[in-house]
Amino acid sequence: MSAEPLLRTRVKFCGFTREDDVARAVALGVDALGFVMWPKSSRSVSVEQLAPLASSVPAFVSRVGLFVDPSVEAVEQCLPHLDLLQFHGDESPEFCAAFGRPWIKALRMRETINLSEEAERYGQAQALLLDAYRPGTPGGTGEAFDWSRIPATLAKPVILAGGLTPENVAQAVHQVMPYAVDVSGGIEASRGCKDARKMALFMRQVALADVR
Ligand SMILES: O=C(O)c1ccccc1NCC(=O)[C@H](O)[C@H](O)COP(=O)(O)O
Repeated sequence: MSAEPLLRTRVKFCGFTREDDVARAVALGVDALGFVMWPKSSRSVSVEQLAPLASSVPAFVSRVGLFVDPSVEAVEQCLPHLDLLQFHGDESPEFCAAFGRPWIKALRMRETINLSEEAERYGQAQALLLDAYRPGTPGGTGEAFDWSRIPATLAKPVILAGGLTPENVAQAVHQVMPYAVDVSGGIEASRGCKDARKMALFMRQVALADVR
């Protein structure tokens, strides 16, 4: 019998705005739920909306707040409702680490990015989320990037994001073998509204890819 550990690909669903969608995702066994705290997003929630959404999440499922170059105060008022912070802007490592909360740095895969340098720079991050680059859009583009650009070894766990869907996630897991996958648009019925069937299919495809 092989001594190889069976690594399960973690799943994060992002961009929740409705309690019913949160409950469905939790029932499907998702590992983390993302809430967009960037007011310019059509998926954003206010702190007042975040509170009941977050309090409906049970133990062992992480509540992740997404920020884009926020003020200190904007992050601090969300802290009671979050387990993890995810930064999508030009935040410095010092800023990201200033809240005493585990954090993820999102990196957009522009042509010139040097992932090894970024992994060193954001050495205190719990993981790096790699996403597609579209000028002027900090995240949630629904676009995939060329996964072959991800180095086989990186100093940080990789969360693969950008244009994942129930149709392509198994291929992504096989090719990249990320620590986790992250999806927003690929499991939606409309912007901010999740589709129960697509969420279930996505979870199933990740589980199937893991056992193959
Ligand atoms: O979703 C947004 O509107 C958003 C705005 C600003 C920063 C991040 C944002 N979303 C991040 C995500 O939903 C995901 O982490 C990731 O970008 C994947 O999105 P998608 O390509 O739609 O699956």
